[in-house]
Amino acid sequence: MQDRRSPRIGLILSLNSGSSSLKISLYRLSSAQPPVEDHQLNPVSLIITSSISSISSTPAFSFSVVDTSLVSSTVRDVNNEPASDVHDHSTAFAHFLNYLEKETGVDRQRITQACHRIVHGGDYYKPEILTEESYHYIERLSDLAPLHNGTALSVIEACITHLPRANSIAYFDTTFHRAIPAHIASCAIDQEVANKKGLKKYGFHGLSYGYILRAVSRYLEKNPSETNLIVMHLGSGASVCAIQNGQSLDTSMGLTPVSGLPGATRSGALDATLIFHYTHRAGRISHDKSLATPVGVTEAENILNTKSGWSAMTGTTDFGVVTSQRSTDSKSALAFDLFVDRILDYVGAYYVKLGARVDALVFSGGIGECGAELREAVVERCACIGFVLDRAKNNSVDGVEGKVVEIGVKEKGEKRVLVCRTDEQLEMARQCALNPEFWE
Ligand SMILES: Nc1ncnc2c1ncn2[C@@H]1O[C@H](COP(=O)(O)OP(=O)(O)O)[C@@H](O)[C@H]1O
Ligand SMILES: CC(=O)OP(=O)(O)O
Ligand SMILES: [Mg+2]
Repeated sequence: MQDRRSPRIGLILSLNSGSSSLKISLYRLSSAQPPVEDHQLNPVSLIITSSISSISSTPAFSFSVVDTSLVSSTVRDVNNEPASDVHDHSTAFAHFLNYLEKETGVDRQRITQACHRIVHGGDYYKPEILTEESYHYIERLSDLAPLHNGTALSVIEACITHLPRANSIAYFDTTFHRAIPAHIASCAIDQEVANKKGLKKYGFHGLSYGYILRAVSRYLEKNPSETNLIVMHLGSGASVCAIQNGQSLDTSMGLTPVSGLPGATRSGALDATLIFHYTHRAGRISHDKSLATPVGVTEAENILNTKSGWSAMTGTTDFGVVTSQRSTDSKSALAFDLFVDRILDYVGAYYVKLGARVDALVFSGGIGECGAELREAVVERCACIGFVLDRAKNNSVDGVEGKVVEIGVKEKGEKRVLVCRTDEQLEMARQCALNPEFWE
């Protein structure tokens, strides 16, 4: 069992285990007073930010000191340096911790809260301090988030071992989507089976959507509870969310993150029976039982989660590469056009579901933040519903440090088009700072 409370002097480490990356940020509380909920104010202040990207292909390490009042300003910033000792998320965490202690001298004992992004929270909707019970519950949900929950648990284990003074607290992607109405979250199957087994739309990227909602509503000078958005979180895993009056109305991922849009290695939504026809032999099941080779659930999930998406279509998991080689490579051109098509499926549907009352169309995630060509291809097709791209603004977004950037034309009452650099680590740290349960 871990200590439930820590003094208000400790540091907060936020760890975001994505499918292709581990993003880590270290914060201190902005004031020693218990902070109050105020969407204009930030209760935490960033000290260090770091990431290990492309963990399963060519791991690259970045590290940057933001607040030099706690850390020497002579610490070298690292930008996408190869990290050959990184093989998975727990070795990525070890790489970070090594660098932190060796180069900055920050004492790990000062970290009293370790906030972890957990993609599938099942029936957990509030942040949970990791105990034997919550650990095993999250572990059982690994089948429903095969690329995420297990890796996040490996980072939690490393934190429990290497940060003995810190509470490990789980924050769930699914929490934000709890508001989705039953008729949208339910599946058209036997409701007894659905209820017994929890078969419904959970939705993911919720920490990101929570952060974006606050950042964008502040930018638009609106109250979050009166803000309506269509947000695209496009990273190694990609999803779209319709936000109505500050709450999730619908999102494209479902029971698991494999549904909805395709991703780096994921198929996205398919005809549910496609997998039975994926191999030649499996397709014969109904005709000739002697030739039948059933595709097991585990194998099917493996194909849809790890052997599909950009990787299967083009040979690279990096959508930046898909984008740049599409003029010379027909496979990449197909993948790019297919992604635009699937995004439009959701943008169009959500525009109607929101009754055309949309304050902004928002791009986010690695592809949404860096992929000017993808943004252009999507927004051009949305001109018919009032979103008009300013090409010059769109092309100058890359490298802009601001959190929310305008890329639409807005002179004649056109609807807003924005890019928002998401920050799931900050979302967790903010929630942690505001929760008196975790502090003395
Ligand atoms: N310039 C770019 N154009 C398009 N996509 C890019 C570009 N730079 C990075 N990306 C994409 O962003 C992805 C990472 O997104 P991110 O949201 O950080 O991932 P994760 O899902 O692991 O959190 C990379 O796999 C890459 O495909
Ligand atoms: C839910 C999900 O796919 O997350 P990520 O994009 O971080 O892998
Ligand atoms: Mg991510």
